[in-house]
Amino acid sequence: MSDSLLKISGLNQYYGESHTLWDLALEVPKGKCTCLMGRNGVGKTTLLQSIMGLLPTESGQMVFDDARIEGVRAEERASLGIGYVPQGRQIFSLMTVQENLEIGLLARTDGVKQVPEFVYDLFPVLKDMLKRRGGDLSGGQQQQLAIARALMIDPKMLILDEPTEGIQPNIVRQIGDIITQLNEELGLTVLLVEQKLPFARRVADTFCIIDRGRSVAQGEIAGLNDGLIEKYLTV
Ligand SMILES: Nc1ncnc2c1ncn2[C@@H]1O[C@H](COP(=O)(O)OP(=O)(O)OP(=O)(O)O)[C@@H](O)[C@H]1O
Repeated sequence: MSDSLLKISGLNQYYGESHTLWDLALEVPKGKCTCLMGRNGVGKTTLLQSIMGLLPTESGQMVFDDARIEGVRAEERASLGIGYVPQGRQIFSLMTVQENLEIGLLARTDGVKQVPEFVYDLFPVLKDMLKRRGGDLSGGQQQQLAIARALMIDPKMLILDEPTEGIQPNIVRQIGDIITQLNEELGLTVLLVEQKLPFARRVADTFCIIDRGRSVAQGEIAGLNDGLIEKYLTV
């Protein structure tokens, strides 16, 4: 693979004495959607949090947009153009939709204080609910709000941790369409953790499988064959 927006190599991470990520390697091709897969507890969220600088790492290289980022503080990584939608969404339930969006704007370095109009084009439902509290939204609407908030910094890459978790099947399709639209129409590079195979196949161009803290297989999504699924993904 060439022309990566994010390239990670030799990444090691510990929780105390517990060695969780082992010499991990990952390439996220520019303009593509990459799906990170693996069974529960293999280290997918740990990897995403390490990319965002939310966890200290022991060793390894992380290159984003041709610059090393492993020494960059978490607050600054967002400003470099990495938008993050954490697992469980983590929107502020007592704040209004508008306030949730405005908090996302704080990470911008160009002084823009208005929610960009394209966000409302993508998520018309949010425009209708600006004064509602985040906690009053449905799960699918909260996921849209979490994605919209991550877009406030106009990122180059969007990272999503299990965006379909706990969301009704008909809304899952809608979330998939939004991710595809961001990727294909707005040119955003996407890295997502996803356990649902049909969803991964629908939205992703490339995959990376993690097993016990190591990256064990990577390539075009069409190459995600039954052997790999059986060995690394079937529970
Ligand atoms: N804060 C923490 N302190 C200690 N160990 C942790 C911590 N967070 C996660 N772990 C452990 O690190 C390993 C990797 O966890 P992680 O959440 O990254 O896996 P995952 O692949 O994202 O799993 P899931 O699909 O369940 O979200 C697990 O064994 C987990 O128990």
